[in-house]
Amino acid sequence: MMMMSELRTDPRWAHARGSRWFAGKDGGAEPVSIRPLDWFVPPGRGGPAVRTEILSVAYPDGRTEDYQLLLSYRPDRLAGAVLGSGPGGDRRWVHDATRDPQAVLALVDALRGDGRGADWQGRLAVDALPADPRPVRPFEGEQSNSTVFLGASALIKVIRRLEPGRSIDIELHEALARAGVRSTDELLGSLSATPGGGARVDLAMITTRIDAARDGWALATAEAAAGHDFSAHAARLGRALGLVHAALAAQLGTGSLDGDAIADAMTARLAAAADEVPALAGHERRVRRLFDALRGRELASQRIHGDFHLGQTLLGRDGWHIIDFEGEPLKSLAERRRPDSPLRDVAGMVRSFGYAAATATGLAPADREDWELTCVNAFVGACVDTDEPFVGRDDTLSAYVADKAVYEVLYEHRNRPDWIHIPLNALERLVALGTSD
Ligand SMILES: Nc1ncnc2c1ncn2[C@@H]1O[C@H](COP(=O)(O)OP(=O)(O)O)[C@@H](O)[C@H]1O
Ligand SMILES: O=P(O)(O)O[C@H]1O[C@H](CO)[C@@H](O[C@H]2O[C@H](CO)[C@@H](O)[C@H](O)[C@H]2O)[C@H](O)[C@H]1O
Repeated sequence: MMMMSELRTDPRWAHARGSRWFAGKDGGAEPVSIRPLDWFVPPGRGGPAVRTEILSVAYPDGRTEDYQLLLSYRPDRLAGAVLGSGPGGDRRWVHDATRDPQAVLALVDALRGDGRGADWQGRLAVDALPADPRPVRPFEGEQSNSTVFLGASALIKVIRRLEPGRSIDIELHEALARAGVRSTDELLGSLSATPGGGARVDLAMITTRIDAARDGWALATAEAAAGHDFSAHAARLGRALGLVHAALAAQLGTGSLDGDAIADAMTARLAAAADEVPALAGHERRVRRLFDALRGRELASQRIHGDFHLGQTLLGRDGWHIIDFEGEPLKSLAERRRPDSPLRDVAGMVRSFGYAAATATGLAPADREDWELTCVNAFVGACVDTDEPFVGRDDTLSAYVADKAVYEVLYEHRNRPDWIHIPLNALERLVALGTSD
């Protein structure tokens, strides 16, 4: 067992704390341990040896988190992937395996035909992927996990923050497949482990890659910057979300939520966020009033996407696809698995149109607002079930939009402080509008 002082100078810790997927960058996280799983690809096979090592970190307030380090060990140094020399006198170099194509290919091969090791299990039909799914290329954009493309037809998503229990992304992909929903990506395989003989934890999923996809965020921001109307796309996104909601309700059931409990939860999240982000404190009282509009109401609930924004949508040859069903990365697995109002997803995309409009700095402020409003109206009109009149009154949606903006303030504070003005401005506008019906 390595001492904390040794871990602090370990290249694997330096790699983790500098990565976008590491949530604890400013929270005073300290490394506690790094525990290896059994090899996926053992040493001595002529290529890189590959395994997962689980980094546990602790925060000053006593919270702990586990992260997956997918590592490859090689005698040579692979530029762009090498982290440093191997731990404990290991003569090989340790690498980030997601940037080591040979390691990724060896891992995928180890999973084929339901591979397993002493403490891990893979599920991937032998012929689910081409024999040589190249080129292997990591996704270079902003991400909470690590996606690596396997040629033109598939990808592997390595889950970074590990929590016991099934991955929500995998669970919801399975439910959507059962319902025959085509507007997502298809689950081809998965990898899970039982570290130390304990609870099962999901490590990775392999899905189809959406053909010729354009990222919804890239497309919308380009269209916004050019001042082009995006409302037809917004309406199609609304219909795609409506289909996903209907399928999740049919497969996983529906229920109802007490508006007082939801208002209490939103108020508690606001208070916690205001403690961490001083800029929020001035808004606290008036935002709380938006949440109070939910009191005394009963809201329909079901399993939802949980973090629906433009970056979770891809425009393929056959229309819009919705990806990444794991919910908001700042929430615990238990919170993310809890049924919620579908309005949370509607609010997520409403905020995303706000973000896209905010980036169109070449447009006059009034044109930005028009662009946003046109998208929001088209989207909201299309995603609510037309057979059943829209039960969520405007102020119910406003409460969810405000709750999402509060989440975003915290998210930006921790990850992209230069963008914190975007959700703060949105909150200001929401409180100025009040709880109009
Ligand atoms: N099935 C897919 N087909 C094509 N590209 C995809 C697919 N899934 C994800 N991507 C690309 O990878 C990016 C990150 O994937 P995502 O699942 O959102 O990761 P995270 O959970 O880390 O946020 C997406 O924004 C998209 O550009
Ligand atoms: O995609 P993730 O699951 O990692 O989601 C997190 O990161 C998102 C940013 O990458 C963040 O989304 C916020 O910024 C987007 C623009 O980059 C914007 O479209 C979204 O509306 C806004 O919420 C998301 O909140 C966070 O959970």
